[in-house]
Order: sequence, then structure tokens, then C-alpha cells
Amino acid sequence: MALAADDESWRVPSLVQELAATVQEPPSRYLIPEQDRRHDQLAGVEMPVPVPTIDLQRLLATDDSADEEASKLRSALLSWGFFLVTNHGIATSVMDALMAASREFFRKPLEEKQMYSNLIEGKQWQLEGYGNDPVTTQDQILDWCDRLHLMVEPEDERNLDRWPGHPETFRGLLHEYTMGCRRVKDGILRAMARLLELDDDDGILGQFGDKGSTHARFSYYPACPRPDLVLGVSPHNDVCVLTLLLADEHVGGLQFHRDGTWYCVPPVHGRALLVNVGVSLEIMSNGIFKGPLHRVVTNSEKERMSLAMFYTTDFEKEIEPIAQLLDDKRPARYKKIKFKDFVAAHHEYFSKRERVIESLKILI
Ligand SMILES: O=C(O)CCC(=O)C(=O)O
Ligand SMILES: [Fe+2]
Repeated sequence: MALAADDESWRVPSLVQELAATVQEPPSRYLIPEQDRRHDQLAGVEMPVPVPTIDLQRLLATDDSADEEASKLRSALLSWGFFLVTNHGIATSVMDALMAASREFFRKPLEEKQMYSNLIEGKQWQLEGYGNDPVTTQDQILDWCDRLHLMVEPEDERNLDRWPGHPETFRGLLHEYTMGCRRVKDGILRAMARLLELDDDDGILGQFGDKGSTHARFSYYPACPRPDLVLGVSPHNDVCVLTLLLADEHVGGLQFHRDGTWYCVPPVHGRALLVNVGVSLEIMSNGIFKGPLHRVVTNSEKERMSLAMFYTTDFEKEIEPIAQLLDDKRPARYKKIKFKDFVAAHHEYFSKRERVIESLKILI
């Protein structure tokens, strides 16, 4: 049935968790495009090598072990654009408890979760809160996941009214985890600045501007009856500088794209963090580091949870290649763009299954 011209209900799909509990078959809005429905298209293949693993303590050491670890980091960045970080200093007990608390939140009755909704008056989408990703066009293919998105830094700008009050441990745990992740992110970005041979170890951190922010995104993927036709998250690059992902210990699903093939990341054990480059850093590094394309597939039997921490620059800041990396022989390969425009464009392009970074490339 055709929608009346002023009917905007398509912008507010139901929560996937509710849908999963009630339908036998996913509605057509969730099915991948016709041309992608070849047999086993979403299965992905096993990685030919284990995910590169960096020991953060060694990377930040003051002896030779740091050089060895830095060269592993370089090769991980130049090949895959993602890697695991162990020995990161964040207590496993905090990570376990935070994941358990967020699982408990997603299991609460809908009315309770809706108190933290990301819709203003049930209609207008905003970044923070509980709900779905924005739907910008009627024919956008929807993803099989619900989110809880919270800005965790700057600390004095938190919107605590969006932070679940139950379980009661949630807020404290998220705060503690945020502090731990900040140290990990700082360490990694300093090591990356050294790899780029920037004079200053803070050469990347200095790009965040006055008000860089950190966004925590909890994703909940219910079991899906058609993992062959439905994606948990459609292919995308992260728009931020760096992502630290706490992935499900038991259920895989994350895949990265490389040279035309989708590779599966196995479930991550031992609470290692999965780190990937975002496209802001791709631009800053003038394309030396690439923000890898990735997606999440669904599972017919098991639900899955993850927590991504996105490190982004000040929304008013322009993202551009770092001046020190440019000279006559190495001209800028990307146009500059204000970060807030970059984010807006990212959502537009994502809904069309395109990538904004392509539009910023300068053809040399
Ligand atoms: O759930 C995951 O493993 C990854 C989620 C993701 O890529 C994202 O939220 O940007
Ligand atoms: Fe992502």
C-alpha cells in the first residue's frame, strides 16, 4: 500500500529485538539488494593468518621490545588496517561486568529501554540514546541491530539522561572503561605518530581540536532467521579517527574487506581489544593508513553484542592531511572537510551504500 505523501513512519522502523521476537521472516526492508543475493554471498572466508596482535605494554616500553612491536603495528596497519591489542591495562573484570550490564539493559522490557530513546517525541532521530541508526531514504536497506549510543567524552558534556540507570552499575562501569580506553587510544595514536615520523608524538592527538569526543556504541544483534539475506551492519568505514571494539567473546560476525574478499574475524577471546583505523585518520595520514571497510553478518541461533568506542575530532574542526606529511612529491590526496559535514555526508552516503571518502579523494 502506498504511503500518503506526509506519512513519515518509514523513518521510524521498529526495534529489531521486537521484530525478531514476532516475525518468522525478516521484512523486505532488511533484505540485501537483489544483485548481492548469490549463494553464500555473506559467508566470508577465514583469514589466511591470525589477526595481527600488538602487545600494548611492549609497544609503549622504553627498550628494544617497543621497536619490534612498532614494526608489527606498521605491518598490521599497512596490510589489514585492524589489529588486536593485548596487555592493554584495562581490567578484564571491568570489561566483563560492563558487557554483562549492557546485556542486562538490552533484556529489559521495551518501555524501560524507551526511557532512553534516541527519538525526540518518538519521531526525530538524534545521535544519543537507545534505538536504530537513522533512516534517511525510504528504500534504505535496514540493519539487523539495535544500538545504545552515548557520548562519553568530554566528561563534562555527558547527557546522563540517556545513560541507563539500571542496572545500577552501568554508569560507573562505563566511566571506568572510558578512562581505560583513553589510555589505550593515546598510546596507540602516539605509536602511530612515530610510524608516520611526525616530529611530535602528539602529532595525531593534536589533530582532535579543542573538543574531541568519544562515543560509545553498544550494538545488540538478535538471532536472525535469514543470515543469508540480512546484515547486522551494512558495509561501512568508521568515520572517526580510531575505533576500539570490545567484541563478543562467543559469537563472530565481524568481517573486513580486503582486495575484493570479505574476511571473518573469529570471536575475540581474553578481552583483547580490536582496533581499526577510521577514515578521519585515513585523511590525516594522507592515505598512508587506510580505514578498512567492514560489515557484520547475523547468526541464525545466537544473539551477539559488541561495544565500539569511536574517537572523533571536534565537530567544528576541519579534517585534512597533516601538513608535515606533504611536500612537492607527496601532494594532498584528500580534500579537507569540516568534521560535522563529514558525519552528515557519511549518513547520506551510507544509506545509498556508498562511501563519502571516495568523494574526497583528489585524483593525482
Ligand atoms: O559489532 C561489531 O563487531 C562492529 C560494529 C561496527 O562496525 C560499528 O558499530 O561501526
Ligand atoms: Fe564499524
